[in-house]
Amino acid sequence: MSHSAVDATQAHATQITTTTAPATSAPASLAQHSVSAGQSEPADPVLFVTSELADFVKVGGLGDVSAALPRALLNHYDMRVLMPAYREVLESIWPVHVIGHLPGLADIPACDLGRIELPEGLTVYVLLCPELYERPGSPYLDEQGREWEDNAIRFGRLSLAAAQMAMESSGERFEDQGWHPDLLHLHDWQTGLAAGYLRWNNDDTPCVYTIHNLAYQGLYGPEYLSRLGVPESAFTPEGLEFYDRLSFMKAGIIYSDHITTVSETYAREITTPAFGCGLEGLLSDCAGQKRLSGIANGIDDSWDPQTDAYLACAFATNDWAGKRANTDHVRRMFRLAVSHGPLFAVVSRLVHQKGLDLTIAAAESIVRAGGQLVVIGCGEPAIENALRNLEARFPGAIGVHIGFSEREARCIFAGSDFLLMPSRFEPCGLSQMYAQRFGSLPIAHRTGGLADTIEDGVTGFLFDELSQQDFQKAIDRAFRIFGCTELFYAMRRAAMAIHYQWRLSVTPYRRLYHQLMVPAGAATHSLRHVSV
Ligand SMILES: Nc1ncnc2c1ncn2[C@@H]1O[C@H](COP(=O)(O)OP(=O)(O)O[C@H]2O[C@H](CO)[C@@H](O)[C@H](O)[C@H]2O)[C@@H](O)[C@H]1O
Repeated sequence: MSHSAVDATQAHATQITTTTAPATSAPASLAQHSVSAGQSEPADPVLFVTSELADFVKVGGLGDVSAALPRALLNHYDMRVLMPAYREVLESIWPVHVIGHLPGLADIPACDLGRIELPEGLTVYVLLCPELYERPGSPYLDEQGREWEDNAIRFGRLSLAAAQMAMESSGERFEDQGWHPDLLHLHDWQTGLAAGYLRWNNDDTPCVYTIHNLAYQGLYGPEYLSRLGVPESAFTPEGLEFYDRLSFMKAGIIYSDHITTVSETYAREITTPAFGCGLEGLLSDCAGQKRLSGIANGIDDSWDPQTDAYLACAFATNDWAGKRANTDHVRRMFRLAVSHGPLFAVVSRLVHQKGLDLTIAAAESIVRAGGQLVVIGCGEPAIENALRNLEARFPGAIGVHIGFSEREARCIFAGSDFLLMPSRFEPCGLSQMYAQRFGSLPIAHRTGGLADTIEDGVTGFLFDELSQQDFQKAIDRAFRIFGCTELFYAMRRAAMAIHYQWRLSVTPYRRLYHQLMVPAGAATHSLRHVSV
């Protein structure tokens, strides 16, 4: 490893050590594959590539999924995660063992590869590249909320690393104590180029590409072709060109074997112009070839109001006094007046997608009808400011915390009566599932995963048209139900009874992985079309 990486990272709390084993060594036989704890058969090795992991840093739902899904699959696969070593990773309590070095390509710098062992047996590989990842701000934005201007290189580095770990070149391949990935599971645009790097090197390692949000595509000017080491021949409408720009998202879709998204409804929606963000034609073709499917996210077992240590008061179904104690706690957190009216909540990234403009427009009517509103989240400055103004207009009735804390979020899910989610689109949505578990009924636009996880009038409220009028009607229904205590409690019970556990998602992912990991020679790359 380079000394500069050691010097730069030694300043942090995390202990960084080197091992003698090089990351790249001679090919090993399948028999050398690692064995997951408790299993007698070698478990197939899978590399889960992500730009967020809630154990260290999360910007939104991708971080939650990256922390939960590989762990849920650990019983069946030797799942390992690859992500950048952001400052939060190096400042965490987990030691990093440097296991090797990955070469650069064009403007993508070389970097070291570290390994971290997390609880529950999850191994995480981290890219030690201080010049790209060790900075203040978020994984995607600087402290002023602007995109890092070198994001293409930063996530080109992540994508290239995934491909380098999977591919074999000149008889050499990456191995970590016998572990080498047989399949890459890529997530969102930040990892899309990985599939391209493999195919441009004639490597057919199977790739699953999961779209968590089609609206963020990773589009860069044509000059990035050479900067990222992408062959000119790939810059066509059939390749990763998207209206004269290079698209990371399109690379993931074109070069992966199978595309999943995080709900069945969103999988259908993205084949239409209204939701396809210009890629609907390509995605329709994928659907026609059975290369596109929807596998819903789950939520992990920590979402249990009886055991969650963050809550002011643990509670179970029918223990409405316990739930009420959480409501009072949230009112105190936000300096709201004592009230017997309903408490509405927003726990969200504050971005256009989430329909905060509708919520802001509905706020006054909520207050006039005797309700209160609490909001936690951060995002677009204009939305943040509009919410601050709202709080100033309705002191004691509306409370806003700009920022995010897991503890506060959980307290709000537990304390609120209703969660507002008028999302313009919602690939899956986790917040509505968290809310339901904690007895808060979501009021949501019938779209994407919201349509799949909320039963209107039973476990929440859905409205069809994304209009102020329809949203208001749903809020009015919620007020009416709140006034009919027995009905309201019945809905709460129904919402708390559903549990979208990750194990429900494990079966379709296993089927997909299994079908893609056919033995070499049994199928060609282009024939690996599966249905899940
Ligand atoms: N400002 C903030 N900072 C940090 N965390 C915050 C935050 N605001 C909210 N969160 C947390 O992030 C998660 C939000 O997840 P969602 O799935 O609801 O939306 P998101 O749009 O981020 O995810 C995208 O990916 C997920 C995962 O596939 C899909 O469910 C979803 O539809 C898609 O838009 C929750 O755990 C929430 O508490």
